[in-house]
Amino acid sequence: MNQEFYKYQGTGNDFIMIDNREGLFPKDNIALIAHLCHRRLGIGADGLILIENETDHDFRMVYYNADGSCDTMCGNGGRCAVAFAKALGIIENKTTFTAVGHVYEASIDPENVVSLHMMDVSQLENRKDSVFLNTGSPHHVQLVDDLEEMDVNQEGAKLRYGLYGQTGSNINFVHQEDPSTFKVRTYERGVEAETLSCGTGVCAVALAMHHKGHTQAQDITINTKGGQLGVRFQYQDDTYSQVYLSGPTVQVFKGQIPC
Ligand SMILES: N[C@@H](CCC[C@H](N)C(=O)O)C(=O)O
Repeated sequence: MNQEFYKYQGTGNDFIMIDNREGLFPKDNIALIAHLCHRRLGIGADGLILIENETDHDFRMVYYNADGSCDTMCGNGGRCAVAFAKALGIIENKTTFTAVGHVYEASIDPENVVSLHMMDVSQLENRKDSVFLNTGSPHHVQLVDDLEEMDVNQEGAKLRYGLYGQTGSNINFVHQEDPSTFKVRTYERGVEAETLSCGTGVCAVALAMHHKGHTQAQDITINTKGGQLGVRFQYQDDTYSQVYLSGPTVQVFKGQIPC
């Protein structure tokens, strides 16, 4: 039997997507997942996503980083999962689904732009020159002067291990372009390299920049290497709520894994 897969990308964060509603994918085989995501030995991706059946909601998203680790939300992956669920005929233009035990709600327009309602955030930890927060996955957010020139792989790895130890954090380096626009480069834990975009990362940047007073805007544009994302939110009683991550999704190709 061959395993059918699809490749999706959301602002350059790319994912292998598998319809696992029949439960046949060997989801405990971490070595296989890492192999499939390997850019030379496998299909190549920042992560692998399974779409599974879920009680009371349209589907369950199971997300693995490229190294096979699996315990966090992926914002761009969630947006791509919504586009994949639409392509599979599971949903039309609105959905609720689950991921890592949370319920997410999203909408998709005819051009496959997906707007995903992310979780509320009330804990933002100020650190020296940075903010640490969890938007579904853990993020370090730091403004830098030389975003274009910096070696994100080297500086990101230093902070990911040096400041946050083995558990680690994703690391976002930020440059402010105008009062409501930021440019972001992210070192992703689990990929252990810079990716072209990170959805939970850009949400973390928008909230952290508002928290630090660098912007008063609650509708923020984020430019990543892979494209543009929007993050809008409300802020009341020390809590960020109604956090929406919006941007394009693309089905790149489909194929079969011989097994
Ligand atoms: N690319 C993702 C973030 C994935 C989670 C992260 N690598 C982690 O392990 O925390 C996104 O778009 O949010």
